[in-house]
Parts: sequence; C-alpha cells; structure tokens
Amino acid sequence: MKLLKLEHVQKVFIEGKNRVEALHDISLTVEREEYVAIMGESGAGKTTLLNIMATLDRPSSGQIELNGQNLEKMKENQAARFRRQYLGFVFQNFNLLDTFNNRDNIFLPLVLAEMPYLKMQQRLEPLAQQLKITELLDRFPAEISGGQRQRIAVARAMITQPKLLLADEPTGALDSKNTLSLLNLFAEINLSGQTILMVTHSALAASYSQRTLFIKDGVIFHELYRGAQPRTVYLQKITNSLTALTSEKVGH
Ligand SMILES: Nc1ncnc2c1ncn2[C@@H]1O[C@H](COP(=O)(O)OP(=O)(O)OP(=O)(O)O)[C@@H](O)[C@H]1O
Repeated sequence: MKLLKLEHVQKVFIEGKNRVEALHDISLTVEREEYVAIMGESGAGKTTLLNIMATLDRPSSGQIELNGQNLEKMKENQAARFRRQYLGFVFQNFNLLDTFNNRDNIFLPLVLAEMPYLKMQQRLEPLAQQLKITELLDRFPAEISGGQRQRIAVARAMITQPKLLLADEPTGALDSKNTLSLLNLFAEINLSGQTILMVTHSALAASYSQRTLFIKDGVIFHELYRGAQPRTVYLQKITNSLTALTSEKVGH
C-alpha cells in the first residue's frame, strides 16, 4: 500500500533576477515498509525534494500525498502538527541539544506533543533496547561518540512512531565502523516495519536500501531495485549507475 505519492512536483527558487529550477518534474511513490534511497550529484535537488516531502518547503506546482493527506496546500500550523505526528528526521549532524541529556533529547518530540512522562518512559524502554542505547540515556551528547549520538538521534526520530523516517545523509559524519553499524540498524528497523527514505551520497549506504532513485537535473533519471540479489551485486549496479550519471554530464 502506498504511503507517499508525488505527482509532477516542480520547485523553482527565485532570487532577484535569478531563477533556479531545483526540481523539474518529479513523480514517485513510496510503499509502506519500503526503504528507498535517493542519490544524485551535488545540486541535483535531493535536499529540496526531502524538504518538500517533510512539509518544510512547498512545491511550486504538483501534488504530494502522505498517508492519504495532501501536503501542498497545508497551512503552516497544520504542517507542524503533521510533521510531529507522522514524520521522523535523522540528519547528518545529529542535531541533538547539548544542554539536554540523551534521554531528554529523545523525549523532546513527545514533550512537544504533551505526552505524560510515564507513557514516554514506556515508549523509550523497548526502543532503547532495540537501539542498544540504554546505558547512554543519562549521559549528555558531548559525552558519547559520533556513532552513539546518531543512535540517540535515531531514537528521537522513532519515539513518535512515525509513518515515515526521513534521513538526510545520515552516515555523512560517521567513520566507516559507525557507518556500517548505522546502516545495519536502518536495515533492522526497516525489517521491523519502518518506512525509510534516505538521501545519500554514499553508494554503500544506498546498497542497504530496497530501491535507489537517481535524480539528475530535477527529474528521476533512473531507479534500481535490490530484489533478491545480494547486496554486493546491488552495490555494483548503484556504482555503475553513478558513473553513467557523471560520464553523461561530461558528454562521453
Ligand atoms: N533556498 C534556495 N534558494 C535558491 N536556490 C536554492 C535554494 N535551495 C536550493 N537551491 C538550488 O537548488 C538546486 C538544488 O539544491 P539542493 O540543495 O536540493 O541539491 P542537493 O542535491 O541536495 O545538493 P547537495 O548534495 O550538495 O546537498 C541547487 O542549484 C541549489 O543552488
């Protein structure tokens, strides 16, 4: 069943006399429980697309439907509620608050939703076990490693039990060991039913998804499904597609 549907989404930025068409014509659907990666060169429009799907920005034209609701005409206060209720975010730089301990960072979206403390605790316990962060909860973000911070950020994104987890370059600030650990974690939470949409520059990260979309010049240029093939074969295909994307640009 589909969770997200974009139809002919276009986004134009106007700055003075300059007109930048970040998204030309994007149509796509994401099924419930899918794990989709979005790749493309710098400036291809990935963040713009993610921001539009996150209701943080609006398309210039086109339709977006998430969980049966149309987003493009939503008023800002309605969009803020929708984000809190249905979306979880994981960023490259974790975006944790240094003055809050890790537990309170995770609780933040529930505090905003005015959930009683006991209920928050009940939500956190199994999640903390799944993410292996129970021992870290009383510490502060500055007292744990980058990989651990990203796990706290994943917990904060998941504590609201979002319909869709949106991740922007989630492995960008991690070393290779923590990258693998995060990718395995995402694969695991996807298997437990979480729909994930991840923007990434990393072919390795994309190879953990079920489907990779390639954006070029504001359109979806190509897509690959993992299907039953081994991850390494899927990774090779992703790498080949990226090479094709770049070499077309230089006119080979
Ligand atoms: N607020 C804005 N105002 C004007 N132009 C913008 C704005 N945001 C993005 N753009 C332009 O839209 C295009 C797409 O940018 P976007 O950030 O979506 O690309 P990206 O694929 O995410 O790039 P990167 O991988 O470098 O993050 C670029 O040409 C960018 O300069």
